[in-house]
Amino acid sequence: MDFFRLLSRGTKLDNTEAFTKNEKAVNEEDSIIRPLDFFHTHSTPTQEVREKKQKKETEPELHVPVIPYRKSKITGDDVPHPLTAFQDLVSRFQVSQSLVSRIKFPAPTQIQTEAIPGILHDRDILASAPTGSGKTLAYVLPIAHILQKDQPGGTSGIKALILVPTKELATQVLEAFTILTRGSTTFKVKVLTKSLLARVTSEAGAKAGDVLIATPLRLVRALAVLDFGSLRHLVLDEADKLFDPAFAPQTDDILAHLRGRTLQKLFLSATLPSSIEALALNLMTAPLRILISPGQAPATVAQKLVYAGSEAGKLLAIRQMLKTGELTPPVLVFLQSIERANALFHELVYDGVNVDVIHGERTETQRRAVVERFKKAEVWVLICTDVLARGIDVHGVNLVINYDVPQSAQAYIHRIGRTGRAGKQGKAVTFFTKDDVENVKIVVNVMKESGCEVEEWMTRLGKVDKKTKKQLKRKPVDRDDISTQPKKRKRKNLSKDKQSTGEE
Ligand SMILES: Nc1ncnc2c1ncn2[C@@H]1O[C@H](COP(=O)(O)OP(=O)(O)OP(=O)(O)O)[C@@H](O)[C@H]1O
Repeated sequence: MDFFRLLSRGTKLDNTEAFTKNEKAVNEEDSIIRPLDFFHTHSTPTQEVREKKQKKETEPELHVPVIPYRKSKITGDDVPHPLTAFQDLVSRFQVSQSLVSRIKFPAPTQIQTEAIPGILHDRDILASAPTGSGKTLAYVLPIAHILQKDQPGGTSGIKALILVPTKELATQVLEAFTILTRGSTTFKVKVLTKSLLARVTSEAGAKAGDVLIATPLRLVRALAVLDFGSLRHLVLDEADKLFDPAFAPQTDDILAHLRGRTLQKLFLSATLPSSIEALALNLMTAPLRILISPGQAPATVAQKLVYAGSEAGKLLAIRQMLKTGELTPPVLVFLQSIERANALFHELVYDGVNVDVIHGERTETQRRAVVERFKKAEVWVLICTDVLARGIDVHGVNLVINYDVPQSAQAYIHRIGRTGRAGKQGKAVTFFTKDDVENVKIVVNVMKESGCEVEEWMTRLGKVDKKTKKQLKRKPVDRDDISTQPKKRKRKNLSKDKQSTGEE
């Protein structure tokens, strides 16, 4: 059966209809809302929907995981015993009680039980564990202990270098160190900001800290002037992203610059495709390979696919969610480009939504301010590109909306992993249209792999071949414009946009 006939079966969705006005959309609720009313909470249901709703009320609202995660696999020579409790660190590794007492969690997560002893035994580590499973503390804690132990007799200079793909993640890793070591003056942790880059390149003797956290693009510009003579630990957080075409030239330059030094290498990510795993293992010595549900989305995220028919259908769906209160903040909404993120931002601003937007064309200061406001719940709906897909840990994100289907399984896993973190429950909704025939299969496969109960039509979708996967990753789907605004208002908003995003 034709794929899209299959998808829209039993609905009155009219794909050819272009919804250009809100009024029209609202008047034609019945024809479009039914397939989009995925939480079944629409306020004015038709008789049929009402009956369905009554039936549904006794059933779970979203898909629940029905199969257990794949087993973890820890391989390597002499695998150290896992940690059973944080307190073990004191007796087993002589970690100071003051450091351990700063950990506010009752017990280590699985990645922490395996990785922390490995790092303290000075092993190279390749680790994959689900989003939100505590990978940051798994390396920050042992590095903090080693540096505290080595000080003050230790040499000056950078001892640990942590590479991350985004500025936001760099700030977050700095915060993780600060929480653990607040008040301790034994070592300094710094992010390679624009001003630090300027200082280290222009002032002789300017210090880059004992721990330097950097994005590859900025670090390559400072390689020649930084002193790596004391470097002992190299961490690649979101390792697969750092070998992505966007970062690979700089990451390669950095690795080449550090070649020949004896370093402990720690590569971590929720997704480590086999090509990256092979590349990483090649750089390591007697590594420990810690794979915990590799490449899977966490069971704590209820995943849902929603057929929106067209771009207008997506906009209508999000407006409907706002109207019915289904969009419980904080919410992250991912789009495939800066242009589309800005366009949706203007649509929602016009609707009076407490919304902001973040992407690579906003200034560093704006980006920092937006994330802060989102964390403080001053912004309820944050529209973003994949710049926020990796690593960002915002407490209690309720819902992730993939307004545009992501271009790879990895991107999907990381995006939806912004919710359902640290054991909390979350929801992820992915809108798709007739333009998404191939990439929707990728999402369905992740759903199946993650143990999500999937609908019958999804079980009949095949897999995407390697070549198509590569093409999808390289080039986003061509989509119609988001905006339904009359041209005059659109122009006015565009000029406002330039002011608010700092674009030229
Ligand atoms: N042992 C623990 N128990 C409970 N919560 C923890 C524990 N360790 C860390 N956390 C919390 O879990 C959340 C997610 O941790 P973290 O950001 O390190 O996840 P991650 O595995 O790096 O995720 P991602 O792959 O998305 O980067 C954080 O808020 C962190 O403070």
